[in-house]
Amino acid sequence: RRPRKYPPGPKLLPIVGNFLHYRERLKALGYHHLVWMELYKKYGDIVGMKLGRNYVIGVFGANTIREVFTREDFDGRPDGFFFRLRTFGKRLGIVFSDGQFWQNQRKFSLQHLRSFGFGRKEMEEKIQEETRSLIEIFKNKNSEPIFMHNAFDISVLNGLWAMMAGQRFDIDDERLRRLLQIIHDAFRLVDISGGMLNQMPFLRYVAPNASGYNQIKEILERMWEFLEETIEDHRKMFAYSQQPRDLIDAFLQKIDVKNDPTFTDDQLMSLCLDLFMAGAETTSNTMGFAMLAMIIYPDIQKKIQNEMDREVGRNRWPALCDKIRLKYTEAVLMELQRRVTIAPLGIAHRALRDTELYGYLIPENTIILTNLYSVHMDESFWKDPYEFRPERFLNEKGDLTVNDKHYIPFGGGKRRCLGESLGKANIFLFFTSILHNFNIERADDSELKLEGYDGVTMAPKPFRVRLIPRQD
Ligand code: HEM
Repeated sequence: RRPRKYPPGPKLLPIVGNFLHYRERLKALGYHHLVWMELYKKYGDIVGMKLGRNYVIGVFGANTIREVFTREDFDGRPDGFFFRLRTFGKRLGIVFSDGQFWQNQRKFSLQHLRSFGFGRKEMEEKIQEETRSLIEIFKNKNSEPIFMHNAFDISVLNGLWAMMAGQRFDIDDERLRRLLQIIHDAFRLVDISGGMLNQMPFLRYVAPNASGYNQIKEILERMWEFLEETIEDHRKMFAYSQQPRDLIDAFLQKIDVKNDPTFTDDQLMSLCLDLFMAGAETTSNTMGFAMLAMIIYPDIQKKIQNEMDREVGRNRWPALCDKIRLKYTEAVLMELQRRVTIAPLGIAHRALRDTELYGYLIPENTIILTNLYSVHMDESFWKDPYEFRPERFLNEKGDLTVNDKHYIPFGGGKRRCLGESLGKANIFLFFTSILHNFNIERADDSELKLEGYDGVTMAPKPFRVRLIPRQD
């Protein structure tokens, strides 16, 4: 039975709740966010479901989602078997922790990432070095077709890893490439509500393969092994009297001082894992889609290059300070992030206590899925949301206009994306550097659509392009 005043939704069955209905619709529609969109059309802005033993509500539309983002009652993150799997059975990390622990870890991470360059000129310089080496590699391909859906994986990670681990990976590093590929796979394997494993943890015994348990475990083991080596190297190299060189050093120093028992070896691993996963996948996938958009819309590509030639010129590469003048280019990147909505269901929140949302009762521990896609595709606001039309972000004078309530690719409120400035800088610098150096042409005849694989984040399907050097 539904709890009294619980939001409306499909009929509940014993034990499984709405699980069977959900699976059946997922099979038919192919994407988690579309299953929720179907429920939104039927039941309204707040939809109440029960998946296995978890109460899960879907929240839709700009106003309702803003309400969730701005209320402390909804600042929690779900707990449970699936969410603890990556953190040694404990509640650790930064993405899926909450309360005072999360606040301290978020503050610590931001403070130290900033001191190692995050959001500052050093970060831009690091990214620029990465754009240069990637473009060098692209040039050496002599306009041969190149796979683009994952071409940015390592370069994008390098910006983050410089601040976290003071390390940079070779763009051809085979081991890391494989690791990033399994992370892509992991993001496709799970869904943000915790999926079957959180709803029915016993499945790991009865169906270890079908429930995804074995695959997730294997991916995690490879990640742990990789991070353990990195942390171990830091432990050996870093004498505590020295100045920390990166976030891992700063954390090791904090463990050593022993004035805060929440700074543990397990938490260091979990924090690295969370930042690595959140930082690599989202940005790299956005770049993949950006390249795809450029071959689907060659006229838009040309317009961006014209703007760059006019505002930056051909004698130097674009930099972040050019952003304010590259208005059309910015509008294209915003339109891309709107149209694709890389994280269509955001990251699940949790009700910290029994509370109300627009008159409905939301029981403590309910998982809340903020359907960012519903905001970005709201017809009453955008009019033609399926069209790729960058001009919607420009006013008559050609200046950028952003409506913060209707454009929320990084979420909002206290749980807003921690890596936004890094993600944006990476996307802007890689995108503009590529278009500064190359014309992007399609290499295959297959039909191209701005649609990706389903998962926690949307991921572009494999596609190839030719990068033809532009004449000076
Ligand atoms: C295009 C790039 C990116 C997009 C679209 C994106 C999007 C998001 C979204 C939608 C959320 C959830 C907000 C919520 O809970 O309501 C989030 C959270 C988060 N993101 Fe990003 N993100 C991006 C890049 C990054 C990068 C580069 C990092 C690396 C530092 C990062 C780290 C995080 C973390 C740690 C959280 C969890 C914050 C918390 O729970 O307090 N993200 N991101």
